[in-house]
Order: sequence, then C-alpha cells, then structure tokens
Amino acid sequence: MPVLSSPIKTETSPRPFSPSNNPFLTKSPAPYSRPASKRLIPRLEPDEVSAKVGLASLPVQHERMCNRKGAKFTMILAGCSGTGKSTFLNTLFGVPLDEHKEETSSIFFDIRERKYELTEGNFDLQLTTVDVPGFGAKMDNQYSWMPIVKYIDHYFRRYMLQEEQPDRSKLEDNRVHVCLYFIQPSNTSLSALDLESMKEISKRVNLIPVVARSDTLNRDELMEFKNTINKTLAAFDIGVCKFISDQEVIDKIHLVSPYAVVGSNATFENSEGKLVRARKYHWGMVEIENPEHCDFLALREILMSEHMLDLIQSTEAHYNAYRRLCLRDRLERAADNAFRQPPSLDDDEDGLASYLLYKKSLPWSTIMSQDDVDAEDAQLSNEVRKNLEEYVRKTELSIKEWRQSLVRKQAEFNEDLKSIHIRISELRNECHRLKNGGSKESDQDAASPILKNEYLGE
Ligand SMILES: Nc1nc2c(ncn2[C@@H]2O[C@H](COP(=O)(O)OP(=O)(O)OP(=O)(O)O)[C@@H](O)[C@H]2O)c(=O)[nH]1
Repeated sequence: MPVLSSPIKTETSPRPFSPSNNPFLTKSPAPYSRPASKRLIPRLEPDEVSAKVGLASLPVQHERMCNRKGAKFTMILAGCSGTGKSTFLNTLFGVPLDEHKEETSSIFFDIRERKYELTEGNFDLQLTTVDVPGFGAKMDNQYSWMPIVKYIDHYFRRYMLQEEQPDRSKLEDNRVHVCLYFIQPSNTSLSALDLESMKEISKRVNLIPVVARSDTLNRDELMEFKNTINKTLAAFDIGVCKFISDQEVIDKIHLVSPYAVVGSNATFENSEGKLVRARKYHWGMVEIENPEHCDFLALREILMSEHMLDLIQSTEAHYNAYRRLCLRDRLERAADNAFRQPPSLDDDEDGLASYLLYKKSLPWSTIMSQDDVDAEDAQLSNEVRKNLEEYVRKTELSIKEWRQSLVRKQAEFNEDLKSIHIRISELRNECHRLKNGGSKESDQDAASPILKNEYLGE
C-alpha cells in the first residue's frame, strides 16, 4: 500500500490536515462552564477540589489516542464520468493519487475501490475511495445508484454480523462515512438520475452534493443553479449530512452546500506572485483555494481538517438506523414462524413470545382506548364466528348433496344389475331348451327355479 507523505501545503491552506485542529479533539469538555440548572449531583468548583485531578487534560489524552490509532475514512465519489472526480481527489490531497493507487479486488464487479495510506505529522489516515465506473452511462440509468447502495449496505451488514460474534477483537470496520455526489454543471436542474441516486444514498450515508467543474458556469448561473439544487433537494426531502448531531456543524455545511468545486493539479503564479493551483483560461485564472473563486477550501475543511470526525461519528447513527431495520425485519420473520405455534410465556427463553404479545398490544395501546379494543375484539370474533358458521353450512350442504348422489347412483346400479340377471336367466333357459329339444313349457318349468333363485339373489 502506498504511503504518501504530507500533501502539498500552500500558504493559503488555512488549516493543515491534523487532528490537533479538530474541534472535537481540542475543544475542552468544559465541565465547569455549563449553564446552571437544577442539579441532583453537587458540582465541585475547581477551588473546592483539594488537588487537581487532571480532567483538563482529557482532550490531550483523546488527541494522543487518536494519533496512536489513526483513522479510517471511506469516501464514495458518485457522479457521471468526466465530472472531475479523480482530479478533485488529487487536488484534495495535493498529490497525484492515481500514481499511488492500489486497487483492491472488490467483491462488487461494478465498483472501483482504492486504498491509500496518508501520513501527516504523526497522524495516519487509511483512506478508501470508491467510485462507480460507467455511472449514468447506460441506456437505462434508472438503477445506476444500485451498486453504491449495495456497497454501503454490504459493509453495514458485515459490521453488524461481526458485532454479533463472541470475539470482537478483530472487528473490521469498512463502513462508508461520506458520499460526494458530483452534479454536472448546468444552469437547468437536477436530472431524474441525480434525484433518485441522492435520495437513496442520503438514507444511508452522509451526502454532500457537489457542483462539478463549476468554473464552466459564471457567477450568476452558479448561484441560480445552487439555489435550484437546494430547493429541489428540500422538495424531495433529501437530507445533506442529516445524521450529524451537532447543529452548528450542520448549519455550517448547509450554508455553502452544494459545494461548487474546481479541480486542478497544475500550478500557476497568481497576481500576487504566489504559486497556486489553478485552471488558466484566456480570460483569467480560477484559483482552486481562493474562496472567491470556488468552494474547494470549505469542502476540504468539512472533509479533512474540521469535521472528519463528525462525519465518522455520524456514520454510527446511519449504521444504527440500518441495524434497527435489519433486527426488526429479523424479528418479524421469526415472529411469523413462531405464529405457527401459539407463543407460550412459560417457555420464553429468547423473549419472542413477549415480543409477540407486546407487538399485538402495541397498535391498540397507542391509538385506542380499552373500550375501543373490546369493541374491536367483539366485532372481530363475530366476524370469525359468522365465517365459521357459513363454512360449516356450506360443507354440510355439499356432504348432503354428495350423499344423495351416491344413493341415486346405487339405485341405478341395482336396476342395471337386475336387468343383467334377467337377461342371463333368459339365455340359460334358451340353452336348456335347445339342448333338450323339449317343449317350451317343460323347459320353462325346469329353468324356473334358477330364474327365481338368481332373480331373488339367493
Ligand atoms: N473545467 C474543468 N475541467 C475539469 C475540472 N476537473 C476536471 N476537469 C477535466 O475533466 C476531465 C475529466 O476529469 P476526471 O477527473 O478524469 O473525471 P472523472 O469523473 O474522474 O472521470 P471518470 O474517471 O471517467 O469517472 C479531465 O479532462 C479534467 O482535466 C474542473 O474543475 N473544471
């Protein structure tokens, strides 16, 4: 795996990528500065503590821990081909990542997964980037977002299964922390593919919409496009980083979102004589790290120097939502199976019977009074009784008809039998008469006992 030393740092970089800049790490827990409220536990002011216990060094401890462990960060770059995803990544880390890429053999044939190890100061970052070659380039793009969603769910499921094992010491966490969705620059609106994809992705992971190659729009067009995107996202209830718990961070992200980015690895001298990364045109230069020109710096701050840990932590909330759904589904299926045998509370080792009873009582207890429940129960049992009576009546009727048809058939068989016997007797008499050459009368007398006996069935 390639180990990349510090990404290019320019003077305009406001905060280099380091955990020491992260508010999560450096913010004091301020145990003594919370607003006064009714407390059950008495608060000890610093002067009342005879000796310092060292609480103030907790952030330092935390920072040390983070430095030791490093971090794992997984980022999906979604969007159509040619929207500048690879260029953006190289610009973000200040190094041509393409030259160091180590493609891992992903179990998903339609996903490109790359892993990098980045080091800055004494902090290690294991970065995984994921993209979908051919996204939006098929004849039918209705389900282009499927590989992304499958990838996210796969790693949630794997994490959940590992968590359920007795030994969790080797727990491997490859959950996705953020998805940058690259929107084609246009001054119209979002495509159906963009909408559908962002809707599905935002349910599972922190979504950050990005206006790709934003230097192809002028300032007014860009503002209008950003407004349209925000309105459309709100209308379709697509949340941007909606699981981050800190409202300040959410507000900060929403203030700029969607992020208009420009990517380039070429450096040029700007009007102040500084060497900066930029895209140069005959009409001028777009500086990547100039907030006047694009939102690259703001996005880098969110992803790297300021809020990476917020993104990582909020993944837990996304994961919990997934886990809740999975476990509920698993219980529902187990409950369905259990319904085949009536649940017994005496033998309720796994709590399933209690769950069934709880589930049975839940809709009523939350929305209906006991009288309503009784009335509902009475109506339900009435319906069941009526259905049962109807079923019994119909069954009895069909049995009766079936019995009558049997009797009718038996009578027909008897009739047939009777005529066959008569015919046999007649033939026998005829045989006797021919054999003896006698008169018809004597033959008849001799045959009559046979006829009589056979006819009577004796
Ligand atoms: N004008 C402009 N062009 C850009 C920008 N970023 C990238 N490009 C150009 O767009 C083209 C495609 O860039 P890539 O980074 O390869 O795009 P991609 O999304 O990774 O493409 P795939 O690898 O096919 O998915 C290249 O010619 C880049 O030089 C940008 O911000 N503005």
